[in-house]
Amino acid sequence: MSGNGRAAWGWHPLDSHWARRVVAAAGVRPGELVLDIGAGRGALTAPLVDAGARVLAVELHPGRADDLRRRFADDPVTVIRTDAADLRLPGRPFRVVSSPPYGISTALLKRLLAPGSRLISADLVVQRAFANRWIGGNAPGSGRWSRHYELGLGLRLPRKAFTPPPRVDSAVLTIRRR
Ligand SMILES: C[S@@+](CC[C@H](N)C(=O)[O-])C[C@H]1O[C@@H](n2cnc3c(N)ncnc32)[C@H](O)[C@@H]1O
Repeated sequence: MSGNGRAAWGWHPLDSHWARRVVAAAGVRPGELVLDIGAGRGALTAPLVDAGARVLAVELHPGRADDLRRRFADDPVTVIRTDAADLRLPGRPFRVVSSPPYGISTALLKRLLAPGSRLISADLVVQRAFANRWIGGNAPGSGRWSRHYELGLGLRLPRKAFTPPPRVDSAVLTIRRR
């Protein structure tokens, strides 16, 4: 990751109304461990805290990671400033609710679905075309994980759900352990 420009950092924060809808649909229960990968300034982190989750907020941008630490200093939120690609996934069951930068979506999914993953569920805001590819049976490695996980299409998000709006439509890709 290089540069500080908007494109380089994939900066399309979710509006709070839509962030709350994404979290509500994820069905997070109090006390559960939830990863918010590419947490930005906490659009999803805040409703996750309200739902009673213990949140691991992963953010590469130094200023945003500092903002997260300040904003959630009194909440059960651990901020990790790292590249999502270097993140060691928890060794205990966890959920993911995240609006990651589109550029890392494939790598992230492959890691979450890899053998040995303790993932229970994921709700990922991704490009709609990307979600359709993964649920359409053409997903990379589906032979390996499809026995354990079911992928589906959740909320459709209009472009105006983000500020600034991205150039493509988005949707929530849902992953549920069978
Ligand atoms: C699409 S924004 C979403 C921000 C926030 N989740 C929201 O919904 O408002 C993606 C976030 O991922 C961060 N990011 C970009 N590349 C990353 C990486 N490789 N690892 C972790 N975070 C990254 C960006 O700095 C940005 O804050």
